Amino acid sequence: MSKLTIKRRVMIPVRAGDVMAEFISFNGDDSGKEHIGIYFEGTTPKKDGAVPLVRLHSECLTGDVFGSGRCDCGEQLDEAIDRINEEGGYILYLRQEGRGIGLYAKLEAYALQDQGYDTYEANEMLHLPEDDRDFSIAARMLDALEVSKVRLLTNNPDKSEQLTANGIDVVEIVPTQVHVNQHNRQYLETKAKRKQHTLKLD
Ligand SMILES: Nc1nc2c(ncn2[C@@H]2O[C@H](COP(=O)(O)OP(=O)(O)OP(=O)(O)O)[C@@H](O)[C@H]2O)c(=O)[nH]1
Ligand SMILES: [Zn+2]
Repeated sequence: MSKLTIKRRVMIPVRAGDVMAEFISFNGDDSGKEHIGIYFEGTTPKKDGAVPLVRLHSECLTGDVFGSGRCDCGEQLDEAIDRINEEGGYILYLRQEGRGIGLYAKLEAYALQDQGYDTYEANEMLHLPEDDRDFSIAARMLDALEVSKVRLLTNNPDKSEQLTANGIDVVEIVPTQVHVNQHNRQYLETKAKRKQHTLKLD
């Protein structure tokens, strides 16, 4: 697989201008997906050789943009911006909507969940993989950014396993908070039960 290179870095003030973020595009990914790196310098002093805090965040239009209560994505993205802006590091915003099946298929899966199927069964009912994400692209993005060691902000063991398998040194797994509500409780319980996400729900 070809190496990615950085195409463009551009500063964008986000959160109504309170946070400066550098959005980074890449050359060399022939999937046609426009994955984005977002760099935060950090507002607190860093020790020499500090390993950046990194989040791989899979796209969720319903959660990230509209604050859907059916999942925890929007709150996790907000948490990631807060923490990474403070400590310094990267969000890799991966265009793998619906765990890779796409937005329309995710809506079909939601309709099936409304009939009682869980989040993974619903994908299977649609003859789609439970989770179709490939995090090797994130390893290639990190290579292009010359980041070989990360502290990974996640509760999903698959992300660290795939990064490690693709040559990235995950020196620490930093759990995200648990953002539970009445609509997403079952979704979170299912992730913990079936995919070993490190979520402690009361
Ligand atoms: N197919 C499907 N996708 C969903 C559903 N709910 C959320 N998603 C998608 O799941 C993905 C969640 O990705 P991430 O935020 O990276 O999180 P994660 O794999 O749960 O791992 P963490 O790092 O612990 O947050 C997004 O792409 C969402 O669109 C669902 O019910 N069905
Ligand atoms: Zn979501």
